[in-house]
Amino acid sequence: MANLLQTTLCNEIIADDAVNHANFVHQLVLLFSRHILITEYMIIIVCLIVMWELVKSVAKHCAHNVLLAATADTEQKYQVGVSQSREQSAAAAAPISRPPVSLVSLPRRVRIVEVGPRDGLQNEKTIVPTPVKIEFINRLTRSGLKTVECTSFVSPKWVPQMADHSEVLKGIAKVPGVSYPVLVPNLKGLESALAAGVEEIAIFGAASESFSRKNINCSISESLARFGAVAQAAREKGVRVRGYVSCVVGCPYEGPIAPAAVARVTKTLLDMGCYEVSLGDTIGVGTPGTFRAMLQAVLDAHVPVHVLAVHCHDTYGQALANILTSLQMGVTVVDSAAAGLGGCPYARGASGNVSTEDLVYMLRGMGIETGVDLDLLLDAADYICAQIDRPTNSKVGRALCRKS
Ligand SMILES: CC(C)(COP(=O)([O-])OP(=O)([O-])OC[C@H]1O[C@@H](n2cnc3c(N)ncnc32)[C@H](O)[C@@H]1OP(=O)([O-])[O-])[C@@H](O)C(=O)NCCC(=O)NCCSC(=O)C[C@@](C)(O)CC(=O)[O-]
Repeated sequence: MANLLQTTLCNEIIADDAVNHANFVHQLVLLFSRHILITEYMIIIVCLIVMWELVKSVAKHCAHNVLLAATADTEQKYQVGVSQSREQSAAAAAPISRPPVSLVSLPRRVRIVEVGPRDGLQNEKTIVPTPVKIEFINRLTRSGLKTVECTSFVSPKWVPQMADHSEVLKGIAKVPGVSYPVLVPNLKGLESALAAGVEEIAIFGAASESFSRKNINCSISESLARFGAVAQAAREKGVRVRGYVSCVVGCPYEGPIAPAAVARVTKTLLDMGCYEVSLGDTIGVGTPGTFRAMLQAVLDAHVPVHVLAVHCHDTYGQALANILTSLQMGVTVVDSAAAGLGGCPYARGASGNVSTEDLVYMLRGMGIETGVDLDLLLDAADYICAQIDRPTNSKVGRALCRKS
């Protein structure tokens, strides 16, 4: 009996051992296979990380090459006449070795709206002869610019320099595919512009109440009602309408302007049928910080970026920086004036617009197309500077030691 009990116990122990052994082996196999799975996953993750890093470095390399080629091309072509030494120029203009990722997302092409004949000349005290204005516009057109704002149909009592608007508009050699917008403040101006054969007008509101009153002698809401009527009448005649908002970051009378006010006026101008609205830093006080905040407010108000342009006066030397900020935010249309001429008669102290030459130089250097021939543009700028006896405000014009 005792033997039987011992044998049974032994058998159970052996059976238990076998089960334990089988369990142990099973656990071992499970652990091993899980380990293999984890290893495989890790290998896959490491491979993905390596591939992602490779793609990023190839993209950066390509963008860097484009930048290098464009910069080298621009610098090589325009280095003649630069007063500093080659080493100094190269050091100053040397492209950064690793362009920030945001450069990759810049537009391939920018449309420049040349405002020199209007914004550039409206502030000139001495009346510029009409044939000179016409020749200036024709030269600008020859440089490849596709939009040349050429005059204003405003009251000659308010802006005497633009009194010859009809003669200018009729006298220019219009090139197919080029737009020649004019400023129109009211129905009287539209009537005269239509009689002179206008195909595109620009209405001009402001985000500052005080500036609106000084510039066009009415409040913002009165001006918008007036512009609504002008826009409707123009569109009925098949005339395209562009809009301006002045004082988008600062006003000469009120100081800083709320971005929300800019967004409101912009939306109203678009609602009345403007195909594009140009945001004007009339007195050139904006910085990339304030400009970005203003643009963001406009975009947040559901204004699509493709209907926006920027118009930067260069009073504080911030225009190119503000333009670059705008490009990084998706803007692809920029206003500028040959030789950086101009200012607004109703914004005392404001200097000229960013110069078209400086803008074209910067965009070329970044590999962004404009369709503008810089040599021909410099010729047009030289021409007008010589005619009005003023030195150019363009840094590029000065660096290249042109006659102006
Ligand atoms: C809007 C007005 C006319 C209101 O000026 P008002 O005095 O209030 O107008 P009114 O209707 O009482 O008329 C007064 C006189 O002007 C005449 N008149 C009236 N309208 C016209 C006209 N279109 N063409 C010709 N004559 C006109 C009208 O016939 C009348 O003549 P009168 O009976 O005394 O002999 C006036 O304030 C004006 O012309 N302002 C324009 C100012 C201007 O051109 N500023 C510069 C452009 S804006 C700018 O540069 C900013 C921008 C766009 O570049 C963007 C940025 O940088 O921010």
